[in-house]
Parts: sequence; C-alpha cells; structure tokens
Amino acid sequence: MGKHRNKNQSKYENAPQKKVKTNHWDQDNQQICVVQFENPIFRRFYEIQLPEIGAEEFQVFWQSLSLPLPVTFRINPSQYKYESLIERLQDGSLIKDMVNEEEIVEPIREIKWYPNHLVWESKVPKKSLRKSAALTKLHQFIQKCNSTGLLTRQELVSMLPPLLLDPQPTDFVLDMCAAPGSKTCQLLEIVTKGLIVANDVDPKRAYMLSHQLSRMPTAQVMITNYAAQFYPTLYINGQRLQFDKVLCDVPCTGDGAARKLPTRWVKWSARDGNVIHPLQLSILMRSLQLCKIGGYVMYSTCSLNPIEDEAVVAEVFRRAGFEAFELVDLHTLEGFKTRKGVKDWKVIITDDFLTQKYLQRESNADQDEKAFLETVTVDDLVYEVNNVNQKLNIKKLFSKFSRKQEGQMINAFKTLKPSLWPDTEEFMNKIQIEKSMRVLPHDQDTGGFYLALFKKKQAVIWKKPTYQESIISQLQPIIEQEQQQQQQPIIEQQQQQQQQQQQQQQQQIEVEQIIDKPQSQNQQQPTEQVQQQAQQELQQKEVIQSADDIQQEQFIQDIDINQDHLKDILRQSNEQDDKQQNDKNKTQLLEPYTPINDYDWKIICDYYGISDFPQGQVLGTGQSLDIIMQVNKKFRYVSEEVKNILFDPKNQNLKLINIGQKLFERGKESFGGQVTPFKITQEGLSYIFKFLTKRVVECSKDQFMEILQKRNIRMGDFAHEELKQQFEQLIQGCFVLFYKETPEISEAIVCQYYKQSVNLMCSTENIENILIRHRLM
Ligand SMILES: C[S@@+](CC[C@H](N)C(=O)[O-])C[C@H]1O[C@@H](n2cnc3c(N)ncnc32)[C@H](O)[C@@H]1O
Repeated sequence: MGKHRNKNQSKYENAPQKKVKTNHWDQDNQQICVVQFENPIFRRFYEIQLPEIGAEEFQVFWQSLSLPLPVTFRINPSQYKYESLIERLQDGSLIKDMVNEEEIVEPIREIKWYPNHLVWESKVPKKSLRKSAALTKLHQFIQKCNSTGLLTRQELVSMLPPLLLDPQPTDFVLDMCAAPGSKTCQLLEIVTKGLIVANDVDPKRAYMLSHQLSRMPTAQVMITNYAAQFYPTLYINGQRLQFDKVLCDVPCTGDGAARKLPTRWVKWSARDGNVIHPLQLSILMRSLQLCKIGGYVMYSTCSLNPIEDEAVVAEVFRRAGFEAFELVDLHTLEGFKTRKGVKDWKVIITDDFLTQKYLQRESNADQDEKAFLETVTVDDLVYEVNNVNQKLNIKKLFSKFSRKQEGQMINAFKTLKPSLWPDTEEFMNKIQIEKSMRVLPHDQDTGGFYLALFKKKQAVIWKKPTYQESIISQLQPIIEQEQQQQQQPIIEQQQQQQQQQQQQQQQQIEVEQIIDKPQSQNQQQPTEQVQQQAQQELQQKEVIQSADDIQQEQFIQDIDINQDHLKDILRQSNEQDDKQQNDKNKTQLLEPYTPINDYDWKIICDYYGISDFPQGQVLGTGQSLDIIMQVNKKFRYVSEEVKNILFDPKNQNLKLINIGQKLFERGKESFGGQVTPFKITQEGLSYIFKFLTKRVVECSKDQFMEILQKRNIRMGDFAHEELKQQFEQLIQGCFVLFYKETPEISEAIVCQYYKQSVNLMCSTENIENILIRHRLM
C-alpha cells in the first residue's frame, strides 16, 4: 500500500484522451457553459483508488463516465392493470405502434435482473430520444406515463437500494435523506399497508418530494424536515417507534453520477469526500439507532470514493463492535455484475497530490530529501498518508514553514478524521466489507454506486473508537515524544506539565466516554479511583444508551466548510440543527393537525351518504378558525399508524412537511351564493369510493370513456338520455361517475354537475392515467 506504480507518469497516460463536450446550465453563474468531460485530477484519483482494474479496463471505466446515460423506467406495480403495460412491452406491440420501422436502434429492452419484468431501458439517451423524430412518440409516452404515476423514470443504480432493502407491504420504513424522492416512490409502490416516514433537511426539496409522491396514494406517508443525524425518536401508542427498514441514501460528492451531473467534472476535488465523510457517518449512526433489532439499514451513495463508502461502514463497526449489527451479502442479483467492497484505499488531503509536482517528486526519488524539501511549498504538501511515519514526515515538513503556512497545515489536519483511513486487512475481513457492493459504470452502462446493507442484531451502544496503530489517533504521543527529544533543555519542566495534562486528559476520557478500548502501551493506566468512577459512569450511560436514544456527537462541527458546493449541504444541516434547538423552546408555528370537526364531517357524510368511514383519520389544520365559511379548506386522510404517531403526546412539535392523502377540499366556487360542499379529490377517491352511497352515478364503459375524452359535457349536446336524466336529478355540486369492470373493481372519476353541464374535476394527469391504461388493455 502507498506505493505508486509509476514515476512521473500515469500508467494510463498513453491511452487516448476523450474530449466530450456538452452545453450545461451553470446554476451559480446563471449562464450556459460548455462542460468538458475531462478532469486530470479526478481521473488520477480513481487511477489510485481502483488499482484492481487494469490499465485497459480503467480506460473503459473512465470513458463510460462521460457518456450519456440510457433512459430507464420502472412500471408501478401498485397501479391497476400495470400487467397490460408489461405485456405490450414484451410482445413489442406498443413499440411497433410508435417507432418508425427503419429505426436501427433497439428502442427498448427489459432489465432482466430486476424482478417481475418491471424495469425497462431505452439505450437511446435522453437527448437523442427527444431529437429523434422516430422516437418522439416513445419519448412522449414515457413522459406521460411518468407524470401520471404509471411508471417512474429513475436511474438504474438508484433503484438498487430500495430493491435490496426488500421492503414488505406492512413494513415501517424510514427514508432518512429522501428528496427528490425517486427511492421513496419505489418504496411506496411496495409498502402499501405499513408506514413510510420520508425526511429531508432541505424544506424546498422536501416539498419537491411531496409533489413527486402526489402521483400515488399516500395515506401511509409522513414527510418530515429534520437534519437526519439528529432525527428525533418518534413514539406510537406511547411506545418508541422502531423501523423495520431504514434507507440511508446520504448526501455525497456524487462523482459516480458524473454521467448525469456535468458540474462534477468542473468542481471535483479530492477533499470533498474527506469533508462530507463525518456527516455521512453521523447519519448512518442515527439510522442504525432508529432501526429495530432484527431490522435492516441500507447505506448508499452515488460516489465511488471509498472514504464516503467503506470508510463510513468500517467506522460504525469500530464504534459499535462486531455484535450489534452485521453486513448482509448484496451480491445476489443474477445477471447483474457487482464488485466487492474494497479493503484498502488512499487518503488524499488535497488535490495537489494528484498533480504534476508530486509526480515530479516521485521521479526524483534519489534526490536528497532535504534538498527536495527546500523546493516545495505548503501547497505541495498534499499527501496520501497511510502510516504514522509518512504522517510524521509531513509534520516535519510543515514544521519548517512560517506561521501562516503552519496555520494552513492545521486547517488541513482538522479535516482529517482518523476514520478516513482504512483499517487492517484483518479488521476489514472481520466486518466482511466484501459483502457490500460497488457498481462501476462500465459494467452495465449505468452510474457508479455503493451500497452496504446492515442487519441489526442488538441495541447499539456507541463506544469511543480505537484505531489501528498506524492511524492518526496514535500520532499525537509520537509527535510529542519527538519534540521532547529535540528540545532537551526545557524538557523537564514540560515533561512534568505534559504528564499532568496527559493524566488529567486520560482521567477525563475515562469518565466522559464509554470506553472499551485496550490501553496502548505508552498510555498510563487510570488510578483505582478513576477506574471506579469510570465504571459507575459506564453503568449509568449504558442504561441511557441501551435505550438507543442518545444525542449524536456533533461531527459536523469539525467539518471544514471551505468546499464551495458542499457548503450548502453542510450549512443547511447546521442551520437545521440550530433551528431544531431553538424550536424546542418555542411553541409550534403551524396550526397542528386535528381530526375533522363534527360540523364539517356531518355536512360531508350527509352529502355523500358516508357511514363507517373513520372520522379520526380525516385531519385538517387551522380548524379553530372560521369553521363554517372557510374556503380553500382541505382535509387529509391518514392511515391509522400515521394518526397514532401524530397524536402520541410524546411526539412534540413534529416538523412536518406533509402527511397522508388529500381527501376533501372546498374550493371558491359558489352556487347561488352557497359555498360548494367539499369535493372529493381524485387522488383520495380510492380510499373513500366504497363508502359513498349518494352522489355516485354509474354508466357504461363507453359512456365513461366518452366523457373522459370530452372532459366537459353540455347537457344539450349529450346523446345518452338515461344518463342525462340521472345527472339532472343531482343537485349542483360534486359527484363521482363510475363504471364497473368487475364486481370488485371500478374505474371512477370526480365530476361536477353545474347548471346544464358536467365537468371533470381532476387534473390532466389523472385523466391521462385512465386513458393510457385503457388504451393498453
Ligand atoms: C443523495 S440525495 C437523496 C436522493 C433521494 N434518496 C432520492 O432517491 O431521490 C441526498 C439528500 O440528502 C439531503 N440532505 C443533506 N444533508 C442532510 C441531512 N443532514 N439530513 C437529511 N437530509 C440531508 C439533501 O437535501 C438531498 O436531498
């Protein structure tokens, strides 16, 4: 380890350089810029981190990172008649209808390793798909189906975490970093009866997530807005809520997603991974606490940097030991090529290490070290630091520089957590890191991805981690020892002070931390009294921690936030945390959700002839205000689980973005001065339809489809006399038109009868959803 394969030249230098360029909208400068898909520092980094792939393969890997991604989508199995779409794709009839016969490309193919024929791919990249006249229809069809919820367009690798987390319909699932929500959607397709808590620290993104989910029934969903590393313990029926599954799709540098994020090529820096590692670690630690014993936590990133991946996984084992959880083997998808989690990697402090100067240094290996040192500047001191000796050398190097430069060195060191470094091979074998999964872009023409699945076996108690000898925790005493040797004249006095300090520090550590760390030989043993004290503290803390409910360490406060594009993420996390602390002392700003008041409920029930529907699960906010005439009033339907969480007195001031499914709303329309009674929402219809005994009109399938296509019908022009009479018997207002497919299944749509016309009261997407499904059948 630590040896470079070459002197002043990358082993891949002779390989042809690609020059892919693309226009890209630069958010920061608000202008279109040309992005070149090449970045030598980025490339050099991965040449170092992926030694297991040879030069030739590296070239393929590298080139694949700059190619556009294929379009992939997943059919939503919770949609009625989704099988018809699969059949039409399988027999090719759907494509034949749309694609020009002369088209040479295979327009669409099934992803065989994904279960139940749900995932399909078009090799024609998104851009070409839009431009190609022959494929325009196909593209429009995919877009339409996506907006109506019949399918979800999602990158292939991004489907892996929910797939391998294997949620069950009745599971309680927590999605820690959920926005913009493609993985939450995937969970929602399966978890139809349990609970999904989807969270994001960024309120704007959390609202995007809410919008994304609105394509599907969501009574079992709660969207929250917390910094995940400080996610509060939730209670349900007075009991601590523990999740069956936790998805921990953390914020990352995203370099595995460089194929779809052109800015990664411009802004890439080796330091970014080092900077974001502590936040990723703290989110994973909290996820492991919130999971129930016997449950699963999926950790994933779209970065191939081991510091964001295996280093984070290794650190949770160092902190929790080997008993609390274990890694689950993820290499189980037949026909899908995966790579094992790596046991070894390099820590690069800054990008300069990857540049020419360092390489020149390597080429002059026999040059006198001292002479070389005279020529380097602090910016050149950027290193792969894999053991104490190398680290000491850096310390020596830095010690030659001026104060300002030393300041820079300290800053550089501050970003370095010992957990960035790989542990011994023995340790990595013990945690079975190879069970975690890497996906390289060129293996299957996808993005790059990393996944690790944990099975929780016991309550997690975080301990002070111990690092292998060579890692940074051992650095301080050795440096001090060196300094002592160099400064003999003042040594006695300093030694005494130092010893005292060390003793005090040692005592404090023993008392404050939960320690099961074997003492290193040069550390002093605590006194008997301190041992006793530590033991008492340990017992007390175990009681608290075995409840798995401790406050997280403030990892992020150590983060150096000089990284431009990570700043926002980290600042948000900090702000959210501050806000969370402040919020504790404030009363809640938003009116809380309460069950629908009896007055409105009676109006609704009388109007639609509803009985036996659980009033307690229909909730609204601001109900204390103007109960009777309030316009734009909305009521949402939540599952029993969501209701029980909301009304558990132990859950105080929940930071909610949204809950459940919008079910009733009162618009501004009025009929002869009367406010419209509440209309049912099309999305909520699936929950309430079978409880309606009034204001429902049955028709034939043909009549239904005719009305659906016309959208507005004037009674004067309407040919179906019998149906017309049924409409005319309605008093003005909302009603539901339906036809019966089978005795159990009906297709239904929310309409409004208004004077002499019938209008559909739902979105274009709602209408398209039904029309497409019928065209497919
Ligand atoms: C990789 S993206 C998640 C993608 C999402 N799982 C999906 O499939 O659509 C990471 C998300 O984490 C959020 N985030 C960043 N820091 C966070 C924190 N401390 N707690 C919770 N969410 C955070 C970001 O706002 C971002 O939406």
